[in-house]
Amino acid sequence: MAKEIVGNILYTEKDIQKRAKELGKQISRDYEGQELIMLGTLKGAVMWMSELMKYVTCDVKIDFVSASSYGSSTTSSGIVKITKDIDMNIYDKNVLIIEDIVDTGTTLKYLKEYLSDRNPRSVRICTMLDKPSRRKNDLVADYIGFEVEDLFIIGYGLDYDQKYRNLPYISYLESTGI
Ligand SMILES: O=P(O)(O)OC[C@H]1O[C@H](OP(=O)(O)OP(=O)(O)O)[C@H](O)[C@@H]1O
Ligand code: HPA
Ligand SMILES: [Mg+2]
Repeated sequence: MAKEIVGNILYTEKDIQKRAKELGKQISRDYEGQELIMLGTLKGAVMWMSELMKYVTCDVKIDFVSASSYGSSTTSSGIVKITKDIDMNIYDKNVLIIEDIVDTGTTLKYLKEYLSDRNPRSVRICTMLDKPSRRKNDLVADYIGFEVEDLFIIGYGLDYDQKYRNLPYISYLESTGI
């Protein structure tokens, strides 16, 4: 029988809120006087998006896109499926993709190119977590909450097989051994 154990807490809710506030202020300064579309990626980014947007003071609209490549595995299938498209017209708009984690970079590289085809004014990325050790391309996020080691992260929106998204902290999957 497969065993899943929740590891130690890497970042508490307080740590995450503090970082969201810092990045929210930085984003507000960078887009001052401009319109911004904050585009959350479902489902993983829901908690981070809700936390971050409270601290962004410029003229913000929000939308969501759903991109999936992990299914019920801890490794990426390498194939990104857009299962819910963006509703807004992003032509000549500033788009900030709000992501929970950049791991191999496959999802974000695909999404950035997908959105760029619609000629937005700018496309940048704000990710709660960055796992650079697993990167398979040259994707670099513009705003990063925390850098994490090569662990399978769960909590604060991140799932393993759709579970653990509701944990109010960031942890990791200790074991998937048989
Ligand atoms: O950098 P990558 O290796 O592409 O991995 C990152 C992506 O994978 C996860 O999404 P997932 O496909 O699991 O969908 P979910 O957000 O619904 O969990 C995560 O939320 C990121 O969007
Ligand atoms: O470490 C991770 N945890 C959960 N989902 C993920 N999607 C990419 N990397 C991860
Ligand atoms: Mg996932």
